[in-house]
Amino acid sequence: MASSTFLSASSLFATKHYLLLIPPQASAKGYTNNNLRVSNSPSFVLRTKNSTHLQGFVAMQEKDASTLGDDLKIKIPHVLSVAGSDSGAGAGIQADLKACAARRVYCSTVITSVTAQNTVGVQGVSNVPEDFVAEQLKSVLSDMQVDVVKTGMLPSVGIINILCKTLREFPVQALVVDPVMVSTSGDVLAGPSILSVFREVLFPMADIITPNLKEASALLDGVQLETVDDLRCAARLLYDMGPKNVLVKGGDLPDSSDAVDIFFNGDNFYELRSPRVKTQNTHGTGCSLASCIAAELAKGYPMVSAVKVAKRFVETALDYSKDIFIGNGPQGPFDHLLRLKRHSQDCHRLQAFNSSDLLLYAVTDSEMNKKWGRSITDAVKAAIEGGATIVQLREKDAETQDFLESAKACLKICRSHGVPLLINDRIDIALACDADGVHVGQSDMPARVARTLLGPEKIVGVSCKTPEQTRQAWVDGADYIGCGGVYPTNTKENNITVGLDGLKTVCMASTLPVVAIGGIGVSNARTVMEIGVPNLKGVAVVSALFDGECVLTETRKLHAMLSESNIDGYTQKLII
Ligand SMILES: Cc1ncc(COP(=O)(O)OP(=O)(O)O)c(N)n1
Ligand SMILES: Cc1nc(C(=O)O)sc1CCOP(=O)(O)O
Ligand SMILES: [Mg+2]
Repeated sequence: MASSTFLSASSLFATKHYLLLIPPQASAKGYTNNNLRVSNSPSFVLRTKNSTHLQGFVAMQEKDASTLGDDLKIKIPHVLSVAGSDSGAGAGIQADLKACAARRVYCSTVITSVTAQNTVGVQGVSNVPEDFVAEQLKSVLSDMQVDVVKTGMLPSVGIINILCKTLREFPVQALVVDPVMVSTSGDVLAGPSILSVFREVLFPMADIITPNLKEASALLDGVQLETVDDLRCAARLLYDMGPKNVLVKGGDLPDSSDAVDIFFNGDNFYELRSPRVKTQNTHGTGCSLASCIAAELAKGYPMVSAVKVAKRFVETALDYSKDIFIGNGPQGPFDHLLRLKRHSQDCHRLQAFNSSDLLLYAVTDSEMNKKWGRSITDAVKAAIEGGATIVQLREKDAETQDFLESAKACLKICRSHGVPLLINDRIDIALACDADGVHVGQSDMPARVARTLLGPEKIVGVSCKTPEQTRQAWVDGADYIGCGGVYPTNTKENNITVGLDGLKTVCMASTLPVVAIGGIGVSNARTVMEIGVPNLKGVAVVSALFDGECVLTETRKLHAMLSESNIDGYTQKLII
């Protein structure tokens, strides 16, 4: 093991940079949190509670990872993509990596050719020397446990022969062959010289081949393919060349409003039909489909299921991406991870979370709004106009659908004022409306699970009443802590009051910013904020803002009080 240092568990915890979650199987084998060895070796097999806190180091017991039992290692499904690079990243190796990542499968790569390519077309091609393709193949296959090999652009007979020879030496579970010949822009990526080696050498080793109409036609000496029946005939003829399964993609069939693919496994034909997605962003669909099939096979799914899931995945991604704009050419890339649109300016919070956002934290209450005859959106609008710096929707009795609709409407209001909107308890609602984050309590969804589900950029707040809970919140990746009840409250039943002393204790123990909650209003907010601890950043308030006739007036009063008092020098955030 490379340079290693012994640290006791307590010093590890004290740094707050390294923490191991020892899994039950490991504990049973005697691995504990004591006497951990920290090294810069990358071969880490134990799961961490929050890997972002490892900061490039790995931690393990005194033994090297390789000496741990196999049952402690997590086998990751692995696809090796042997394909060309697309500089525009819509197709080729880049599409394969994205497709596998989206399907949660590891993808290694052997690059056969480097293309200068964009959404207009292919401007240049430089094939990788055959010896170097062989070297890449050997590097990956001799070391990593590859489950499935997926091929894309194989630009020369020599490269195909090297691949087949290497696969005989390092057999894998399945071989998926996308017989790439022509790019979506019509540029030739592999000439006719490779047709015979495809047919005679590669296809007999393949578990599935996935030609499109043009490729199927070229492989069948230029036969015209114009109808679904033609696809069936082509699938059978291609099957006779030796692959175990054939998927002929009919995306280019004329006069069809559906995308029809024909799958043939030697016994049965399956007609896979779905409405054609109207979009120009189809560059890389073939590569991605084949990679998804490979990914599902790597997970252990049978072939027909793999093909169906892959087709559904590509359709979903095409539909999601139909109006995105990347490049000026006729065929743009699509978004495998279904995330790019979220960054468009009108629907995404532009700033990162800032602890000064906690200064005047408005928490809604459906009962109070009902009682005063106002909608949640009116309540939120008034609170923001009055100076609320962050809003939490705490709608305990709302029906899910109503809650989601209100959350979407409130989000619009909050976004237009640059105020973050969090959802109480309901991670599903936060995900569905793309809220800025969530607030969870000790008996809600654990903060580390919320963090995993929401991703690194969302805000996660956790209720804490003790220093131990506070430390855990930090480890779990929370952004702030809500501490209370500072005073008794009628808003939350059976709530334990921790008082100003409890608040102070939590603040002192916390490395995260803290917002105080429980029974706070204009009469006591100053006392709370003056306890003199730097981590206390604001007050979270329900009834003082919402249990009255005019939310705007009440919020303004509290905002003025917080703004006027020179609280502690840390927490000033004057808005409006
Ligand atoms: C800012 C803030 N702090 C604490 C809480 C309380 O959360 P929780 O303990 O989960 O209780 P409920 O609000 O779910 O009843 C909060 N909501 N906000
Ligand atoms: C939602 C909530 N959480 C609390 C905690 O102590 O964690 S106290 C509380 C209710 C706060 O309402 P009001 O401002 O009306 O007292
Ligand atoms: Mg809760």
